[in-house]
Amino acid sequence: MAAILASQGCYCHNIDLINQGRDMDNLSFSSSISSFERKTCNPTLTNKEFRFHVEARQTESPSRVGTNGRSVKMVPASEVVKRNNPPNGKVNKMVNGTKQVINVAGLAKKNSTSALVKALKGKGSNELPPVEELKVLPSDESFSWANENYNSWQRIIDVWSFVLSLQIRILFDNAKWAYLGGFSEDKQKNRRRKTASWLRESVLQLGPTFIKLGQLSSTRSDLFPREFVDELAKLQDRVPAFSPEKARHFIKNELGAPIEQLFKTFEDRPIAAASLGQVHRAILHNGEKVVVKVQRPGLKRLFDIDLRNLKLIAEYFQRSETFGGPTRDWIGIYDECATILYQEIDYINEGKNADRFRRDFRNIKWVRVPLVFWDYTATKVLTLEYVPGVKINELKALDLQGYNRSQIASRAIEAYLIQILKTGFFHADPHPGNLAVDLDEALIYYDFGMMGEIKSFTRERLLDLFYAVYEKDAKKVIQRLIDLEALQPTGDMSSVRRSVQFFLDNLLSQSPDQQQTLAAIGEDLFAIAQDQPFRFPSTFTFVIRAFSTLEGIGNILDPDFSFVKVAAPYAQELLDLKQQQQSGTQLVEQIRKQADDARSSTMSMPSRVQRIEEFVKQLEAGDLKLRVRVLEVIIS
Ligand SMILES: Nc1ncnc2c1ncn2[C@@H]1O[C@H](COP(=O)(O)OP(=O)(O)OP(=O)(O)O)[C@@H](O)[C@H]1O
Repeated sequence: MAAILASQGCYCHNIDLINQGRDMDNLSFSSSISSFERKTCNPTLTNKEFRFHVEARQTESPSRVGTNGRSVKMVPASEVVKRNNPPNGKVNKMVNGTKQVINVAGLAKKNSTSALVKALKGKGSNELPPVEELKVLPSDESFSWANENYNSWQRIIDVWSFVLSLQIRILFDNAKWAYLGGFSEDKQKNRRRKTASWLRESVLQLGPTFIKLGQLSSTRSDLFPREFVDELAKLQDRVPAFSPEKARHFIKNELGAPIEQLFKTFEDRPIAAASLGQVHRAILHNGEKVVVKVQRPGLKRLFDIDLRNLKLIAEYFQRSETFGGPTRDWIGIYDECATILYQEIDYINEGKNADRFRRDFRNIKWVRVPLVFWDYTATKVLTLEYVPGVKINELKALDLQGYNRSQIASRAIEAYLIQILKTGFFHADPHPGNLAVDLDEALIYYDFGMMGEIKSFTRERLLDLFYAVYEKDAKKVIQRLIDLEALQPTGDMSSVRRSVQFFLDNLLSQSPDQQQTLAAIGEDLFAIAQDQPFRFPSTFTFVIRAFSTLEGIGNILDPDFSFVKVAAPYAQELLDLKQQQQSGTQLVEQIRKQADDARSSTMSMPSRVQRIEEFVKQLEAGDLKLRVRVLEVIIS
């Protein structure tokens, strides 16, 4: 084993050494940094420079080759933050205008992957690749919410005038007398569409909190009319960006160092802007290509004001007939949304989610999750490995690369089934913007702000529900739904039972050629649920929405795509599991019960009497209707 000890007097030399790593594939590096006074080299750098202590060892096997066929190397990522840190590991940071001492050492310690990070070197170039069709994003300057000194009273007025206008519009849309020339369903649909488009514009004007809520609402066909849901889904791609000056200033405050010290290159124009933040590309001083997700400045303050108002709005909706009043749990919906929103602006949480998601898929080579650079991450700035790819719905680009679209479609569904059925930790927002395809056709996931979790006992119950659906037993299905708290057990469940039986008989019993899409089944489910005591927890609606989105993507990618085909082995595995569980004590118990029932029925009453008793039970439950011909009426 060869050991080379190299001390370099200049930072840039070390980067070169790392970049030349491609010639030394069978060497592994470990490095340490010590500071010393700079005498030569690049005058633009600070007076303090670093001495890299680079140790190279020959490894027994050649360096690792990435799952996409590109070789990977290990490089240090923490040097630049260290540059800024005093020996006690604390730095002065400006947080909300006040100077605070932040313990960066503690932050760095949180992550074991930070010291050594993988770098893809197959791309060769030290530059960021050009981004095709870099969109010029609209600026946020004309929006009052983007002003950091936005007055909270002004905000209250803006928000409440929006709510009252919405109420008036909905009242008019629903009032038959308000239609000149007479009411018709088509006219009403037209009006609703106009209100929906007004709603989208107003939400955009009201800014991040409402945009995010609008996006969340677009997953809730169980709560809102179709026209609203469709319109709100468009919010996904129309969000204004903030200026690069704001972004740079914000990063400096959050990470405690100016951009030039943190990054070798930082692109001013964001590659994406979303409701809560925007994404810039950058290169670290060690050559690593990264993306920096920067939260909108002033967002937490805006959230605090908005959520106070939204709570009042939820209480108002709860009392108002126009918004469904007591039949909807608006307060519960508010609580769920508030939790999701606050979680989404905590980028430390998002980073941890990414780490967990990556761990869950560590053995599946065709799923890729960008690494988190914890040394360059704080609550409002998240730095990730740059993993570019072709977005999963960009058909032309996929074809140009010669990718196998049908395989990509299957992988998208399969990855999701693994999350729901096996790991229990799932991406709650798999829209096409958050899924891309890498060079080796692996799926790349972005955006881990909104993740769902299915705890193991819930998964058990879901399995029971799945089995009851498989058996087409409406009673059991209802009981399982109650166990899952998706259905409130009210006194008379007969209408629910009829709906469930209808669902089981009609929707799930079709031959393969008349199979409905998942999206349609989901819609029917929500429609059935509308006047019933169902209360789908958001986890459910996210899962249903995610599957129908992915099914839609599958259909676009491959005309012969079949969800059932991809899901079949997973369903079979679940059924086997359930049957194994049943083969034990449960099965013995079940057989004994059936034998007892049979014995007591045959002994106690003849079969016709038994049949009559069944009819009476069905009548009592409201599952049968009796048609009675009144003889006198016929005779007269
Ligand atoms: N690690 C990465 N490598 C390459 N591109 C990335 C990476 N992370 C994000 N992007 C790009 O930035 C876009 C937005 O990222 P992300 O979804 O994480 O931001 P967001 O603010 O949460 O947006 P939204 O809420 O709309 O999903 C992605 O669609 C992707 O194009």
